[in-house]
Amino acid sequence: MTLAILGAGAFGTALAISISHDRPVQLWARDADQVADMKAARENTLRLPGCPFPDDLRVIGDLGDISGSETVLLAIPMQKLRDFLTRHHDILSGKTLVACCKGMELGTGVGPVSVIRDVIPGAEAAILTGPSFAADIARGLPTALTLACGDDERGAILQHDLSTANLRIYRTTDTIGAELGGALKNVIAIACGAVMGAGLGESARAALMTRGYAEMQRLAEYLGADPTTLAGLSGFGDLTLTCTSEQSRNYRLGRSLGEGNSFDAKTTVEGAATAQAVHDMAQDHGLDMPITSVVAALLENRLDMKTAMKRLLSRPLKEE
Ligand SMILES: NC(=O)c1ccc[n+]([C@@H]2O[C@H](COP(=O)([O-])OP(=O)(O)OC[C@H]3O[C@@H](n4cnc5c(N)ncnc54)[C@H](O)[C@@H]3O)[C@@H](O)[C@H]2O)c1
Ligand SMILES: O=P(O)(O)OC[C@H](O)CO
Repeated sequence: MTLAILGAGAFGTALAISISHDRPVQLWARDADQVADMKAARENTLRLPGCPFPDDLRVIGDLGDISGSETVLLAIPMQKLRDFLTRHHDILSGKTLVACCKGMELGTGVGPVSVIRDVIPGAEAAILTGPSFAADIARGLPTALTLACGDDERGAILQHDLSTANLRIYRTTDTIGAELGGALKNVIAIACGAVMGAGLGESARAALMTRGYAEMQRLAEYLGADPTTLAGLSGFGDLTLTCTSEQSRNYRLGRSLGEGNSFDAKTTVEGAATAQAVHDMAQDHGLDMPITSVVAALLENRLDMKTAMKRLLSRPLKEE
């Protein structure tokens, strides 16, 4: 079975490298120059330099080439997903579509699985998420992820097909819990980066991670997710990785805010739009999401750093 991965950013490329050690993979990029460059160099010099492509990784620039692939991984940013699916509806209909992005959509507040189901009801929707840096996966370092699919039989097939010697995949049918964990941990990571950038120390970060986790659980419970999903790789696991690693773009954006430095606006930082999307949704539903709201306000310059830090770290005393 050939697998197609759409989106040749860091993550799509890393998955393609890892999985193509075991089975043929087509890696699609939208940009013709990037396609030509990857074909010639046999690596993604733009997004993941220094990670050579295995022989069974085929670079493609024509989406028509994926017609024989039953399973398609979507590794493009969350806020671009709806438009992408709408434009390519016909070729993707009837396939199993696995979202590899992390975030909630601005305007609707829903995650990638919901967007897939909404735009392409004729597809089976799943999500692959969890603690993993593209560079680690591409280098063959051990990684564990969560695969969530509402149809458990299909989920078991995906779990088997996508696992490799170094990529261990656990599965669940709780797609909402998996979506929320991956999306919300990025927002908390921005807050943690800001606290560290402002020099407030590791104890403050631990407090924020813990209260951030409580905030994640609160929204997840409200939306009907299983709390054990949030306690797993896609929630607690990814929260831990992203809030503590300089490799994380979300963490680094937060750190820049805390230091008062600028940040490259072209970098993919899913937590920024997600903070706003979740803040809006929480307001609509009357939910208390204090950390998310502070991050959204900070990113929109509605709050200065000093006031933001005060709000994050001086919440009213209450029971844990
Ligand atoms: N990089 C990681 O370590 C990592 C790990 C796990 C999950 N993710 C998730 O994977 C997703 C993608 O992140 P990334 O790191 O690959 O980002 P990236 O910035 O490296 O790449 C994004 C890719 O999406 C493509 N793209 C953007 N808009 C598009 C559109 N409208 N149509 C088609 N392609 C489009 C770009 O050309 C680019 O190749 C994010 O949701 C991220 O949270 C990333
Ligand atoms: O670089 P980030 O912040 O997008 O994090 C990458 C992954 O989501 C970590 O699991």
